Amino acid sequence: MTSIAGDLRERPADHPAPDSAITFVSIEKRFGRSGVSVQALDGLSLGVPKGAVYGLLGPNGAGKSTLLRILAGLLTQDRGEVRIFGEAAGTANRRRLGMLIETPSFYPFLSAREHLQMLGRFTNTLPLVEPILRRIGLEQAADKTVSGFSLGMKQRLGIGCALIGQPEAIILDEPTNGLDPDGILEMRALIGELAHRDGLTVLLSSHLLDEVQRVCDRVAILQHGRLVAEGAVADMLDRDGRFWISVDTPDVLLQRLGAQAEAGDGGIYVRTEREQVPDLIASLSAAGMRIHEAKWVKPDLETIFLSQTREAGR
Ligand SMILES: Nc1ncnc2c1ncn2[C@@H]1O[C@H](COP(=O)(O)OP(=O)(O)OP(=O)(O)O)[C@@H](O)[C@H]1O
Repeated sequence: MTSIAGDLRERPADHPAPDSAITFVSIEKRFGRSGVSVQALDGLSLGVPKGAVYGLLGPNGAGKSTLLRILAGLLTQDRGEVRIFGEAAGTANRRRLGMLIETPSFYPFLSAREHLQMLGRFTNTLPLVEPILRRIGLEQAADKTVSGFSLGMKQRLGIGCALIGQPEAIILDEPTNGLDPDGILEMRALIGELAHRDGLTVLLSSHLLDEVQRVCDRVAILQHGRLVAEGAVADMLDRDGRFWISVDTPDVLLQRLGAQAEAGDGGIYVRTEREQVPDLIASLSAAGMRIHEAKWVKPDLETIFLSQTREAGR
């Protein structure tokens, strides 16, 4: 099992994996002048593996949008290096990225199909218009004018516009922001398809932890412009799990385990490694305890996020 800390050790911050789709090395960005300045990014390094759905998480002001704007070339970092598919970021390799960083603006009286056709003429990719309409789920609404589109439809058309340039990676800043529950479901499905069917790398920022847990393979948690945790979502959830057990004599068990145990949710939570669980169960049975239920409880990303950001804030 790879731990978050283990991951960081295996791949020192200044040396993200060389085969990453997108790499940030020691990025620093300060806004404003000395007296009233904000250090938005403070030596941030991370690598987004090819083919992953990678989530940037962080409280308001953590630096997520600043990082994506630097990647897009809308801002310039004070120090550090951005690499796109192994080369220093520049105009040519930014074309390999499709970006939806700010709310997309459209011509209200043009249809979705007309927007894509217009862009397809520029990029010489007109044959992609129909497959993209299908991919973004707008084939039924393709001839409706954008003025009647919901925010979710506009977001999906924004992704369609990014896809027309045949990108290898898609960058999305808060893609589910402001969407209703149906819109969130559709966006989640679309992101999954882009990565797992089309083989695109997806880098997204979000503050919706539940959303990120469902859609991302890997996450970076940022706070005050620094990386506080990074790793595969599955490893994070596994690592921070807890053992819960219900027995007929809880007081005896609490006394036996001392500081290792605490009552909760109608049973007892035990601080232990997952590998120790079978031995623990065997020892309790051997001691004559009757076990009604026992399970390994995985935390959600929100619990991990809160504990990591609180720890880093201390
Ligand atoms: N153009 C700017 N001028 C001055 N300060 C800025 C500018 N852009 C961002 N900041 C500051 O930099 C810090 C990081 O902001 P950023 O928008 O990157 O955070 P974020 O993680 O995207 O937050 P949110 O989730 O609220 O969008 C914040 O303190 C913000 O106020």
